[in-house]
Amino acid sequence: MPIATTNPATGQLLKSYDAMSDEQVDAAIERADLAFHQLRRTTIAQRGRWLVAAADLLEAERDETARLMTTEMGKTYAAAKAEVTKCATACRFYVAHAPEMLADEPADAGAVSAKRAFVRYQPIGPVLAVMPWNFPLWQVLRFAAPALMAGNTGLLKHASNVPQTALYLEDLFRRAGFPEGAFSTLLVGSDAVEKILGDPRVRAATLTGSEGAGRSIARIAGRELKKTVLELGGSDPFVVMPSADVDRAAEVATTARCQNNGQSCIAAKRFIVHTDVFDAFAERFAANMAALRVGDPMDEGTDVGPLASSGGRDEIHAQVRDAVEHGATVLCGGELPAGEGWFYPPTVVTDLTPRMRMWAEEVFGPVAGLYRASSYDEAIEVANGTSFGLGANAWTTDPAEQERFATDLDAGNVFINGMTTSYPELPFGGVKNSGYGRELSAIGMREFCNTKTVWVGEGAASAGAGAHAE
Ligand SMILES: O=CCCCC(=O)O
Repeated sequence: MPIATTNPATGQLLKSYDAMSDEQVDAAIERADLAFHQLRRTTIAQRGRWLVAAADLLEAERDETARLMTTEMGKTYAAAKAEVTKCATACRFYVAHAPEMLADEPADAGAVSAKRAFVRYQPIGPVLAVMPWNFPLWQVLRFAAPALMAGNTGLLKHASNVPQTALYLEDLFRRAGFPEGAFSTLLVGSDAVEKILGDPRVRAATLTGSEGAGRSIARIAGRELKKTVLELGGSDPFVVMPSADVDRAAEVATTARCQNNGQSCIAAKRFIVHTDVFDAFAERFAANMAALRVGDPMDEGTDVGPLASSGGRDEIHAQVRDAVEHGATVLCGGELPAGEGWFYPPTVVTDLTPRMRMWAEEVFGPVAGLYRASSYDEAIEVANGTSFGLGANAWTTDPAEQERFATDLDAGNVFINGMTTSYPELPFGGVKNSGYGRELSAIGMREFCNTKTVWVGEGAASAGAGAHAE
């Protein structure tokens, strides 16, 4: 895939780049390694000042950065501006909370026959971040902010269709004051990843992307004995039970499915509705979906912009056609629009069966699958009947049922009477083929730390839990 910016709203190629040479990549890894030895010796307070500067820059440059993202991958300008703001918020969150997240944790010294015992969190070195195009700023920031605060350095291999956003990120951290090499963008194709991850100076990898990409990174990292965090696809269920507020559920369902033009791993994709409220929900949901305005993503009135690539659009249309050919019913959408740009109408498909691709595959666009369930048990069976386990939503006002959903839904994130959303305060990640490890919160920050046990016996006068530079 060429490293290039192509505007999805027009299909026009705007800018392309040559891939970096092996020598350039090697020099970037060397700079990341040198910067790591420098960064780990700076104080948390110093790193916090640099990250605050990055947040300030993000806020000051919000509109032009948002325009860049919209031009590169087609998300609406409004969504892109919100993404920039969320990134700045996450930076500030880690500045405020890193001191407590990275503080030494005293343990029960007596229980382990020590004078003192504690846990110290230390950075592990340069981390390779392989990132996707759908939230081109946020997916990177949510790795970079905690990683840099902990004293790690970052090497970004971004998706090939967002090179300008990738270069902006490198520039952002440099201008914020982080040492040269603390965060570098590698303009390379995915064929370069194996060599980079095999380099002994690169200590770990984080990937947000497809299941296939996750398997590939995990294979290489396994061979190299390197830590990975993998955030892969999802086919999130959105269950609606009889006690739910059906109007509100149908409204949030529409947002949950069509956020980011339907291209989010945590978008709700399978809507599993109890028979008692199925018809009412289906009618409102299809009406809401059909009413969304599809068009120029720069226009403030647009709800749904184009898909990021023509291939992505072909794929979801093929999934819809396959369902129809096998007997599914389309309640709205489902037709390829004429004209330039990779637009696709919000679509609702029902009467799905396991023979259809949509039953088992992730649908990465504004296409909803609608399923009927006659009981709680059947709803859980359909909800969990997927190889994915990223997010899951359930709508019910019955407290006992809420408890059951929280336990029974097989997912990394369960949202009751809401849609799955990532917050810096909460861990984020999946189970099953949606990956492993967590991003965000203290748990995400510590994924790339050495959780070091320190045991101090009698005779050591000064060591002990207290302040440390990292
Ligand atoms: O594709 C993954 C989407 C994650 C979006 C988020 O963190 O809000």
